[in-house]
Amino acid sequence: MITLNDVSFAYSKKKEVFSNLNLTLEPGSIYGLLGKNGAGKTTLLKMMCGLVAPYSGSCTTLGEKAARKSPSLMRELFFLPEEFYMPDMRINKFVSLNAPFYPAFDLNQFHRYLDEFEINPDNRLRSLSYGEKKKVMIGFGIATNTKLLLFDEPTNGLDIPSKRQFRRIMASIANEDKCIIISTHQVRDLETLIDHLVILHNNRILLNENVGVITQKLCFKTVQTVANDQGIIYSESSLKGHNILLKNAEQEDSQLDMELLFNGVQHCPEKINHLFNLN
Ligand SMILES: Nc1ncnc2c1ncn2[C@@H]1O[C@H](COP(=O)(O)OP(=O)(O)OP(=O)(O)O)[C@@H](O)[C@H]1O
Repeated sequence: MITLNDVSFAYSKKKEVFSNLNLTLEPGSIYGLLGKNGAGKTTLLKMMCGLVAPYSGSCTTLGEKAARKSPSLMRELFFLPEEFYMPDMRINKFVSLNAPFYPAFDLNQFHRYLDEFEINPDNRLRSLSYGEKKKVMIGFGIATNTKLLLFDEPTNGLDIPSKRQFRRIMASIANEDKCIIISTHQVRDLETLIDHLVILHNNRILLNENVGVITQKLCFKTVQTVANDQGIIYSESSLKGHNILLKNAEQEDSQLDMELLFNGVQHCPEKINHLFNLN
């Protein structure tokens, strides 16, 4: 669905954001895109929808060169940036102006989401709080029923019940034909939703793996004392003892701890990279 082939990109000559980056994303998954501040998550999402173009290599989205921004591509993707402009009009008016760009937009579905988020469609957009605006845009984006959904930090600004509603709605729309990519720092909000992780680190993809494969190769545990060996890749102390990330040599079942994995990647990127055989 999305292929980045040997992509290099920089906003200025001084600093490259991506160097020879390769990545393929398939339909049927909810991808979690992680990386430190400035790692390039937003830039990658923008590239996938053609808002920035690689200076070398190629980015193909739904079979088309993304940077061409062809109408046939634009009607099949929806990008929700972290910050967005809201015109001064009622929600209903906004929808009647923007929905026609998306052939599969479903107005009833949108109204169901608004109802769930307790937002009145007669409200003026400018009168809404940041979190309420975000909920309108999330509901609108999902109701476009595009093949590709790109959400940049969608749970930022959402209250606790809304985060749960967001997870539930996302899980309900995921299907074999759709590709959902969510960039986030709020790993706890989305841990149960994401089924494939992409971690950006130092201008490249450090991990690109299905959650099932990650928990096959890595074990996530909390222990009272850390023994010296045991294939421990990374450990950090917590209130309950030590959270450890280790090679899953015994093929134990454990639950993915995205925060621990992310911290492990920051501290020992090469070990993780080696384990997952990426270049
Ligand atoms: N419009 C721009 N002009 C110049 N440099 C930019 C621009 N946008 C981003 N950058 C730089 O590109 C790099 C990647 O930025 P990007 O916003 O993609 O990172 P990010 O991973 O989304 O960060 P965050 O987690 O803070 O949102 C950063 O070093 C940033 O300073």
